Amino acid sequence: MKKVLIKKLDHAKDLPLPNYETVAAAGMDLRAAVDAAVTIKPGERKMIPTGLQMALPEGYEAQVRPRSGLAIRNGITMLNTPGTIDADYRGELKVIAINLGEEDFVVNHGDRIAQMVIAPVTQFPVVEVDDLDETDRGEGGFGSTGVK
Ligand SMILES: O=c1ccn([C@H]2C[C@H](O)[C@@H](COP(=O)(O)OP(=O)(O)OP(=O)(O)O)O2)c(=O)[nH]1
Ligand SMILES: [Mg+2]
Repeated sequence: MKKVLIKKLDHAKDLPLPNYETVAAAGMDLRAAVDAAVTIKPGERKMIPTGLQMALPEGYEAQVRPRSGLAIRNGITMLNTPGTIDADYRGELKVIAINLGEEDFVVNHGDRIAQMVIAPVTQFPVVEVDDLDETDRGEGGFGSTGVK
């Protein structure tokens, strides 16, 4: 069985490992590992450490996504959502949070700030060509098929 290996850094030793909150959850919640409370002002972005290092099985990525409750209640999302965690990344997993709400948002140690979904990755060889095949869509995009 494939496994996600997670190492806790010193500042996350007191926190539980990420885990699926319900039996069929797609994501596992990520907790903030901060020495002191962090305030994110409206419009501000901050890198929030998780205190975790991780080794994903080869052929997989982790996507760092917002939590809907924080989004609707506080306007908190991830600036780069979905953040991409490469299977070969061994640095500390971090969350780039941005406050799109109207109030200061305080992140405390242990708060579940984001969620991580593990997904398969497909890599393809890239081949340069002079011509591409023709399709019905052609170069139409960005609303070319209308709205209704
Ligand atoms: O929300 C995120 C996004 C990325 N990362 C880490 C893991 C990922 O494998 C690495 C690189 O991310 P990405 O490829 O998105 O950033 P980059 O700006 O392209 O940096 P690099 O040149 O290191 O690839 O940073 C995080 O910890 N959190
Ligand atoms: Mg990159």
